[in-house]
Amino acid sequence: MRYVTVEEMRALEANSDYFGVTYGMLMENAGRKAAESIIALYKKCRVLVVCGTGNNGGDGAVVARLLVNAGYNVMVILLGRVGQVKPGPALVNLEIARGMDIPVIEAATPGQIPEEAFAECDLIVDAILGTGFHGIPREPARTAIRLINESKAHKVSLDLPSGLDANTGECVECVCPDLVIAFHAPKKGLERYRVEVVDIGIPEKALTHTGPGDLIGLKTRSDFVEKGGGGRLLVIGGGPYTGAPTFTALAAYRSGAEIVTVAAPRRAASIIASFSPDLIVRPLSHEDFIVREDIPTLKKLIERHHAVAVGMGLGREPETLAAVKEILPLCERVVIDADALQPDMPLHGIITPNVHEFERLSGEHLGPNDDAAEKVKAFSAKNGLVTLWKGSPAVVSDGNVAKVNSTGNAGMAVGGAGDVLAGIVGAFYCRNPAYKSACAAAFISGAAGDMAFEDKGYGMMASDMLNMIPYAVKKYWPRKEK
Ligand SMILES: NC(=O)C1=CN([C@@H]2O[C@H](COP(=O)(O)OP(=O)(O)OC[C@H]3O[C@@H](n4cnc5c(N)ncnc54)[C@H](O)[C@@H]3O)[C@@H](O)[C@H]2O)[C@H](O)CC1
Ligand SMILES: [K+]
Repeated sequence: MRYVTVEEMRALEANSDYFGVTYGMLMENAGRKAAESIIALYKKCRVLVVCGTGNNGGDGAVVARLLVNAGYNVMVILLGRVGQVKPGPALVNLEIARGMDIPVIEAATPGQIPEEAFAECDLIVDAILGTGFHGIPREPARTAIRLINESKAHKVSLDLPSGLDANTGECVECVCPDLVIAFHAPKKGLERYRVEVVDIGIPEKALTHTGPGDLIGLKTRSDFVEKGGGGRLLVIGGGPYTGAPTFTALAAYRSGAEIVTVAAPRRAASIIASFSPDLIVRPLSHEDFIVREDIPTLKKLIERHHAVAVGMGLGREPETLAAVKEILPLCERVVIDADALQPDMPLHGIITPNVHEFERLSGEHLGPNDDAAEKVKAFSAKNGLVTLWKGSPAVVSDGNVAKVNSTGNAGMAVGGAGDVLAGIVGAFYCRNPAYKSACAAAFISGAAGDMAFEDKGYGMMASDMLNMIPYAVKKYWPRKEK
């Protein structure tokens, strides 16, 4: 049984909401599908719906309303006060149920739970805890779970049996249902139950496109305050060009990296250092481009950083490319961009090719009628890496799945935008998995580009994108669940 993780579910729901099928619609769909299953299985009878104070409880309130509409005799026990219910769809649906004169008994403590209700019903709907549960059931949920299990009534659990931890699939004390009605996909640990999976209307686009859900679970600097601090990114670039590595480095800072070091040839290094006091710049040995003598220095720098972004503004001196070829295998987490994207390079980690660079690497010209997602997925699978293909729209793939980026605009076809993107990828990759970093970076980069375009139209520059990154992060990073 292919289960969906809690984080995947939250991402799908957030992207669904972003694409217009809102949390409230998902809850209505979930409740409706569950009620339809119950009506198909159980003739009209006395139903007790036990609701928690989260969205699982919200689902229960929808089921209660729809069963009353179908002529069932329904009573609701809310394990808490209405004032404790999660604001949003759950609270709305509980208020609707109360407004329809459905008896809703508030039980904030075990003693307030009407035990007789569990003996005087034919069917119990378990809507106490869903994917928001973790650990050991606290009171009054714990007593309610026991009363449900001791009851002779049939039991149907919504999404998962309350008390089952969907992160681990384990349960210490959980409801033993006759049926679990799982929403969208099974959760971990449901193998041992009778499960009916119902579709709750999550749009295909929530799976195939990036959205705010791709930011859920992304680790940031605040997650590492006491663990050696946030991400440390090394940018290896510069030579003929100095703007490119600067954009990458500043974008990484704007995306939450803690330390960003730029290793560049001497002349470029002094110019880059003059752009911003924020940058830690490490001049290398040669005046104009990176050479093999730099490898020992680069090796030491690589060891001192979580991730490396290499290629921006590098130039294509044969000796430079030979040096890059030698250092790439030394990088555990690497974002390979621009001039470093050569067919004979030991590519791995994340690559960020534009359309021409992808053609150079894959021999594939992706035209408007090509299925870019499939081509990029095939290339990523063949080479065992994550590709962030900078087409319009961009496509991200790890070889198994692919996502089309949902943000960005034509104004971003401006010098430096790709370097900004590489910096965002590098900052996220310091502390997150490659595919997640690339999807999140594509989304944030395009969102920052959209804000810059909104502000300056085709007069936007890559530096305008830089300034918008923190605003894009603030706008879309769902710090708290809905
Ligand atoms: N998100 C959506 O749009 C939809 C979600 N669906 C349903 O919602 C749940 C997930 O909802 P969530 O609010 O995240 O959490 P829960 O309702 O599962 O539980 C949160 C609730 O439980 C309390 N809690 C957490 N741990 C414990 C514990 N150890 N003991 C006691 N109580 C605990 C916590 O305080 C909260 O009050 C998902 O499963 C679906 O059923 C919709 O189906 C679709 C839309
Ligand atoms: K449940």
